[in-house]
Amino acid sequence: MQKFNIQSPDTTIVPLLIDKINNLTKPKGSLGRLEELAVQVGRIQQTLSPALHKPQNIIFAADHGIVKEGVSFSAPEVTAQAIPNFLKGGAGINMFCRQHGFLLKIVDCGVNYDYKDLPGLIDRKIRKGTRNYLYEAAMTPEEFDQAIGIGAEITEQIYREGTNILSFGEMGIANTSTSSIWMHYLTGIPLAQCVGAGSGLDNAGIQHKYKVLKQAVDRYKGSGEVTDILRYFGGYEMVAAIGGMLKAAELKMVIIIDGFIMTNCILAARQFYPEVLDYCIFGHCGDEYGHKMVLEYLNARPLLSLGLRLGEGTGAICAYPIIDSAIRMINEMNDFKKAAVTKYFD
Ligand SMILES: O=C(O)c1ccc[n+]([C@@H]2O[C@H](COP(=O)([O-])O)[C@@H](O)[C@H]2O)c1
Ligand SMILES: Cc1cc2nc[nH]c2cc1C
Repeated sequence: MQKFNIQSPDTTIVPLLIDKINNLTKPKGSLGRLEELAVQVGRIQQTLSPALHKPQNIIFAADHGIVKEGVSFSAPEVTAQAIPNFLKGGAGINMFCRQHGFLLKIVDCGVNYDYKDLPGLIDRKIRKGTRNYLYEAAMTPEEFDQAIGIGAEITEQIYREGTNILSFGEMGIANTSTSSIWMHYLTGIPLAQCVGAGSGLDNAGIQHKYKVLKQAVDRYKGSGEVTDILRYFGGYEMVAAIGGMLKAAELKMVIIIDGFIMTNCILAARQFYPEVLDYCIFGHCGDEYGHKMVLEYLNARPLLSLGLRLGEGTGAICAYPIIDSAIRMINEMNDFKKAAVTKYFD
């Protein structure tokens, strides 16, 4: 895997940011989490006047060989069918992107379909879906490195376009299965507590999914190293997201984390570079069974809890206006002196 140069942002500026916020015309601390967000973004950008430029969401899409074992409520072809819908602007993520002024990039990392030439689609197909990890490793070590590189490359491109805040989303039928297995290995939480309904399984379906995943885990004979687990059970779109998150932190961009799948990708990314978490804002806690637990494991405090479980980046973008408010606060509010208001609480 390629190396990333990720530094924890310098903390010298933090007391200056807090001082600036404490001098705005409001009781100390009265804008709560918004104040913490302004400090975090100011620290990342090393300025007392942070700004958000050209927000973008990247969707990495790929298929999963394990889908043949009946682990998803959804038909496997949905991954391929969702791509033209994204490109035509009719999906959930398109509506949120329009609402909040996000640009959207769609990257095919391994969809099981030949699109020939689909305008707007970024074609980085590694293979038409991963292998079935009930029987063999989902991807080779070379494919793992390739997926990391794709995520890093697209993120760097977005940075060059002038973006300094981005979210990652995904589309991949059966990718909650990979997420549950990664979560189990990386947190030590029993597999049964990591498995949930995904895109809509009932209780019997969840039981079947658990049995398949337990069998896959029991059969695994790899080294147990993080990289080996990620590639054995991995999805191309999820490994690409890890590469994207690491590159975004290297470039000191603000990362908004989406749902269950992306939370497990950041869980994996921080195994390589723990400092990546300093750049992350957790957008929401969704309805997928293990999401709350993995967030708690990371000590993450998501901004929203709306019962979402769509993925694509939707939960991250819903949180964007809150981050925007935090940035407006630190830049647009008067301080006591300028407003001629008595600073009564010192
Ligand atoms: O992001 C989430 O929290 C989330 C939770 C459940 C399902 N999804 C989406 O549903 C798909 C995976 O569900 P499944 O049942 O096929 O594993 C995938 O395309 C995800 O974008 C996403
Ligand atoms: C329709 C549909 C859209 C999605 N978007 C992300 N995951 C999805 C799963 C389904 C089934």
